[in-house]
Amino acid sequence: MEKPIVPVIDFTAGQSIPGDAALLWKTTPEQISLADDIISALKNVGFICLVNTGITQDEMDTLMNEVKQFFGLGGSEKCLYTKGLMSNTGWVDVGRETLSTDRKAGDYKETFNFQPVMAETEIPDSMKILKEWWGRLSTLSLQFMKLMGLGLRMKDPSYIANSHSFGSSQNESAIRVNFYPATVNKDLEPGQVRCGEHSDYGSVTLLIQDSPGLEVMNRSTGEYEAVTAPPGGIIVNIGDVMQFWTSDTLVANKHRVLVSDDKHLQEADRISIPFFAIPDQTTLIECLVGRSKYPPVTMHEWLKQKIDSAFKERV
Ligand SMILES: O=C(O)CCC(=O)C(=O)O
Ligand SMILES: [Fe+2]
Repeated sequence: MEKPIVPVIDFTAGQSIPGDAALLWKTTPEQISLADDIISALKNVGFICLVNTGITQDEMDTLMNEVKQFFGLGGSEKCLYTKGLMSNTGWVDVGRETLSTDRKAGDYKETFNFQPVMAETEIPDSMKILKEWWGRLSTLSLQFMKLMGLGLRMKDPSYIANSHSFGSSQNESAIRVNFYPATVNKDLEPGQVRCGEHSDYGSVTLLIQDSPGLEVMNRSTGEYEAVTAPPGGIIVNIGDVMQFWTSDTLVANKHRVLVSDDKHLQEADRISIPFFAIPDQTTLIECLVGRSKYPPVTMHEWLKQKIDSAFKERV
């Protein structure tokens, strides 16, 4: 196994980051130093791994075991939860989404996208656990975003966090469950991979995964390298919006999941659960740090562009 290139960061001090109003005057030296470590690690790889977030490996295992059950249901049952034409929630079957713009074949994965605005009837039983996880993951992402604001020395270090009204109908943040079926003895199309090369669309992504497979592009070599997390670790990466906001001070690195060469991994299903923090639809994304490099775009326009491209035959 290649040496992981993703720095591991102890998040203990981040768990007690003060509320907005007190963010500048009540922040401890440990929190400032954590904020600086986060920014310098993100500048290098764009991916980091947090440990001591308050979320344990046991809790993540319970979550993954629970949500996995949905994908074992028959197609006719899963169909009841199919993603609607105009919505970003629900079930998407193998091959429907193509995250890489350079690949013809759709990703060899099923997904279920959860948002707290979903009606009870739209959430299968084994996905109901996501309602509890919404609070935990959105809180962690807000703590992380406040630290980024501090580490970037923003005039208003709460600005990034405050651009996310989690749970409102104006906000498309989501928990996604990716289910990658075992690939052994399956008829994959030429060039088909589990998850094609892409950067995430929003501000910050928190990622829980049950096994190796994720690879991130090393920007200095252009090569993809394996990303692994120690037990209890949550991988965090930044998305396009952070890159636009910071005019490339932070870059949204491309990542992917290929079909493994390892027989054991080919025989196993794989689960990953990203929490995508996405600013409110009306937010105008324009340069906040450094000199403007990208034309301003609303979150709504950016997201639509990316989703239209990933779902060429829209579901
Ligand atoms: O499965 C993984 O490890 C990564 C998934 C991913 O990058 C995504 O869903 O955006
Ligand atoms: Fe991703």
